[in-house]
Formats: sequence, C-alpha cells, structure tokens
Amino acid sequence: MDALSFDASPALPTPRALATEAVHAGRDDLAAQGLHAVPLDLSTTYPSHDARAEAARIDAFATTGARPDGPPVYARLDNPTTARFETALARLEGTQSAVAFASGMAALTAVLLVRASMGLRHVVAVRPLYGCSDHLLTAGLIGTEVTWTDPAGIADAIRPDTGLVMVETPANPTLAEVDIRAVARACGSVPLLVDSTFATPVLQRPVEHGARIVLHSATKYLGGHGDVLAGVVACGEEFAGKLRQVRFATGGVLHPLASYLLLRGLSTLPVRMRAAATTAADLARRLAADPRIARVHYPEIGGAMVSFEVYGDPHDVIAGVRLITPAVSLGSVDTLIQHPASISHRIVDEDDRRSAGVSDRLLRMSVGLEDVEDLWRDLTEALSARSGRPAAAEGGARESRSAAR
Ligand code: MET
Repeated sequence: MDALSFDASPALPTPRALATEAVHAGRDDLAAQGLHAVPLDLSTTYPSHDARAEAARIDAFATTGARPDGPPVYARLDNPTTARFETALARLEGTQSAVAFASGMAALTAVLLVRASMGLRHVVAVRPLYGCSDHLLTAGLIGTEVTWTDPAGIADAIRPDTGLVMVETPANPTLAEVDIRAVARACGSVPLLVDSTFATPVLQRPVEHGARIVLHSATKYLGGHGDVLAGVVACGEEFAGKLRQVRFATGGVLHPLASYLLLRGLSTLPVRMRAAATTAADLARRLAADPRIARVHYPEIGGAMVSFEVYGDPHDVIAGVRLITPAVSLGSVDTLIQHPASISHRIVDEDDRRSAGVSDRLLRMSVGLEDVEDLWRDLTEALSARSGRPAAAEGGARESRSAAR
C-alpha cells in the first residue's frame, strides 16, 4: 500500500445528539439485557470446547484485524467492556471505529507502527505537540523520521514515503489552533491525524473537517476524574483493523476497569466540558486584564484550558496555589496548573520548545468545576506570592536570562 491508498472517509452520520450519545452509545443493549450499569468483564481468557471455531476466529483476526465474531479469545485480542468504550467514542467522533490503548502514547505509537509497517516511515508534523509526542517523533524511537513545518509548509514537506501528517489543535500547551480543513486539503491523500485531546468531540469533530485519524489521551477529558490512564484512536474500520493487530502484537491494551471508568466519564463529558469552559473563558478574561500577566492564550474554539505568561517567576505561582492542584495532566474535575518548560515539555529541546511558542514564562492551567470566584482568589493570591525559592534552583537562572532578552 502506498501513500495514495488509504481508508475511504470514515465519517458517518450521527442521528442522535452528542449529549445523548455520551450517555447511551456503546450501552444501547443494556436495558434489553436487564442491566443498568455496564458489565465489567475482567477475564483474561475465554473457555471454549471448540478449538476449531476458535482457530477460525484467530485466523480471521490475523487477516483483517476486525473484532472477532462470537466469544472473545484472549484479553489482548479483544475485551467486551473496552469494545463498549470504543463504540461510544467512535459514535462521538463520527467515525466507523475506535481502538483503545493503555495510554495516549501507546495509541500514537500504534498509529506510527501501522504506517511504518507499510513502508511509510516519514511523518510531517506541526509544532507544538504534547512534549512526549514531539519526543517520540524527533528521537525516531520507533524508526520513523519527522519533518517539522508550519501548516503552510505541509504540502511541500510531503514525500513519497510520508505516511502521516500530525497536528494537535488546540495545541498543548500554547492552545494554538490550526485550520483542520485547510491542513487536510494540503495533505492530499496522506492521512491527517489530529490530536483532539484538548477539544474533545464536544468542541470539535476533526473527521467532519477532513481528518482521517483522531487521537485522544483519554486520560484527560474523556475519563475526566484523574483516575484513568488511556488512549484512543478514532478512524475508519480498515485502519482500525491494522491498529488492533499492532495492539495485539505489542500488547498496549487498555484494562477493562479503565474502560468502565471511561464509559462513566463519557456520560458527563458534555456537561463537564461546558461548565469548565464557561469558567475558563471567564478566568482568561480576568487574566488578560491583570497587570501581572504578559500574555493570555485562550483558543477561539473555547474549552477548559487557559495558558498564560507571567512577568514574574512562574515557579512562584506553582508554589503559591492552594486550591488549584499544582500537577501535570489536565481534564479533571479539579483545576490543575503546571509549568510546561519544567514538566510536560521538559523533554523537548529548549530551542525547539521556545521557537514553538512555549516560553519559559508560560503556565498551563486546566480549569475544573470549582466556583470561579474561589479559583480567581487562589490564582490572584498565587500571582502575588513569592516562594522564597533559591535563585540557583535548577533551571531558574537560565530562565531569568532568557526572559531578560
Ligand atoms: C508526563 S507529562 C504530561 C502529561 C500530559 N500529557 C500533559 O500534557 O499534561
């Protein structure tokens, strides 16, 4: 297969509203089964007295990667609870299929391996991406090669062995947005992968704008409560089959308990997202008017992430919050704040990080469901705080120099 042949558009019509799908997709059979909560199947293996039939199911999976018909075989191949989450996420994204993984990074790795296994090892990508996505591509850890470009340079960067174009929008951590439709056009027949973790299907459904593959760190808004590590790829069924084969071969499966928790999280995704986004937009406005803030980043599309650059020492803000949780990650019910240069984008080369707009003074805040006045009080007190941190603390001197330039 070459770069010119790829799944037909995976977009499907969605007959029910998103809020309804969030509660019912992947769970439509429950009432008929006399169940209310999702059944959690923790089996690692499945007994069968018919080894011939089981062999046929294994052969079918090896050929197409389609979910096996009939009883499951082994948990690394398929799990009924995880399949419910996958069905739900595919419905929410408007794709034929979705394939879940143990983390967002396992999900991205599987996408890259599928394309590389077709001889399409080259990736064109736009910065910024989440720091570990950037690292996976830059370091070529799994044998891929990356060309970094801005959106306008995508068409020129594509080569005969380009297997994927990757963007993240809104981007982690600057919240920069790309025009998915324009980028998809520039990709031609090369599939466009959009990391839509920050938007969720509540704010953006990339396949409706021409993307072929949608990536989520499901750890974030989809789970929504800071207690599940997961990744998921929404795409057409042909590509999903290849992803399932890679997942089976490499073992980055999602635990069924995580899938159970993700289904619970999906039910409230639209209300969580809308409530947190209202608060985030309000905080973005207040920050923009605050003289201690040099710059606020808040995406056109909205959402619950706000990033801002401080005139002072960002470490003082991290040390000064009391209500807000000073922690990496995002998308939880509580508000989290972190310093990308120290944590989420630590692994990216400093010059690359800075030229992608991730300055040393940037803080990234994931707004949760607390009252806006309580959050603002905590934030504004932290902005005035001085931690008393020794000036020689790791990274501090370098950052002060860079900010003085
Ligand atoms: C381990 S660092 C980052 C975790 C997560 N992807 C984030 O951006 O916060």
